[in-house]
Amino acid sequence: MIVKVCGMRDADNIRELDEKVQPDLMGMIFYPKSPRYVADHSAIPATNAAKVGVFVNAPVAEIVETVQGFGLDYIQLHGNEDVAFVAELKQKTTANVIKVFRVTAEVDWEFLKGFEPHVAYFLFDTETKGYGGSGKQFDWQLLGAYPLDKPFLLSGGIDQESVADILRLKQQQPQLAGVDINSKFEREPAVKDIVKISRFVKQLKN
Ligand SMILES: O=C(O)c1ccccc1N[C@@H]1O[C@H](COP(=O)(O)O)[C@@H](O)[C@H]1O
Repeated sequence: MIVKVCGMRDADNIRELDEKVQPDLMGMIFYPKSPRYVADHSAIPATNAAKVGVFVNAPVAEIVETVQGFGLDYIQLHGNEDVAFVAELKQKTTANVIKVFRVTAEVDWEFLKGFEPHVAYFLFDTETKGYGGSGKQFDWQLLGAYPLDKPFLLSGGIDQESVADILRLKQQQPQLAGVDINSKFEREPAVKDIVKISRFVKQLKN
């Protein structure tokens, strides 16, 4: 199971997470309205994890510049970006794309098909007023009906108590490739509780 820890910013916290948890993916938020916004790219140290930049309806040129300046491995599109936008981005950068959808009972899985050729993963989050980082879960049972081949990451309010439900969902839905954890593991915005994350990851992987 892939583990992505999102909303990282503090250099010491990033080093500690890298050393003690070794997540597969580490996410940095490049959305100015987020309390986890990374304003100073140069403050982020090197890590062993693949680096994911999270963007919300940002222009292609800004994303491409950030990918290059920052050496991002993945671009997470957490806004309302359409297929043409994702295709253009794929032409202009070598980074992999993770496209986010907020899942409700009205979800139209067919709509996602057009994105499939351009993305490495889908990521499913909760529908809220903001774009993400809400700490709220959606009804994961809706993912039982996911009909596509593209693997996806689960996100939205995942906490320490979520492990049993995640493992149950994995048995039901093999396309569940991993989880993305964020606000429920924070001491303050953009500072994660490494002990909590360590415990969660051990339970998930054992
Ligand atoms: O974390 C944020 O502030 C944020 C802001 C805008 C878009 C995405 C954001 N984070 C992503 O939101 C999900 C769910 O987070 P949470 O566990 O509910 O706090 C996660 O994928 C983050 O990458």
